[in-house]
Amino acid sequence: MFILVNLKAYDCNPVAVAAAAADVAEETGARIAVAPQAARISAVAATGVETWAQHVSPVEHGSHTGSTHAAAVERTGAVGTLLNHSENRQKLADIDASLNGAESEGLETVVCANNPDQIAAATALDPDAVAVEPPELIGGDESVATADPDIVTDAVEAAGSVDEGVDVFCGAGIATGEDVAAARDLGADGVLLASGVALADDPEAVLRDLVSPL
Ligand SMILES: O=C(CO)COP(=O)(O)O
Repeated sequence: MFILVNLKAYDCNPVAVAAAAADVAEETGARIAVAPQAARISAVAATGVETWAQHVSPVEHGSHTGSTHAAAVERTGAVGTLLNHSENRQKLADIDASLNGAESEGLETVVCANNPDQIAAATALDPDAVAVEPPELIGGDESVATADPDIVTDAVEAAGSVDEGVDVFCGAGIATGEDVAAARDLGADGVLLASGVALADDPEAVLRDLVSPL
């Protein structure tokens, strides 16, 4: 199971979370990555943790002020990127262009989607993984794996019907090892989570609990 921690724009210390994640990953052998805001990628990568971007723009090099080019995030230390997060939705053509840009820089890719139909469409674009995150459960107290287990199994089936080689993650409300185990039991290859770690008083303790069933 891949544990991908999206720090969004939370007012947390990304370097402290990253250092804790690096320690827990090294001690346990679990795969944990941290996705800070673009401006903090290099500081997070310096901790040694696997570092991801939250987004890359669907642009070529050129006159695109305010963009985040895939090459820039790769050169500052990211090895992968989220795309089409529920809080940063893209048009289909833009997801495709962002994916192409990310892949040409050697970044691993996870395309997020709201529901199994969108998961099937995202899978057809051939990312490394897709992630189902029901928007109404994001930031809540109950994990998608217990609040809406069918959406996870349906997403696994939808992706598999398009391409068995694309991994399926789930996210929303995941905060404990029990939630990670439940997601795994529903067929997920990884989890995407945010508030459970970013807003925790002790992110390291949460990370240790998250990987405890693995
Ligand atoms: O959006 C998410 C991860 O990308 C999920 O957020 P929460 O873990 O805060 O529900």
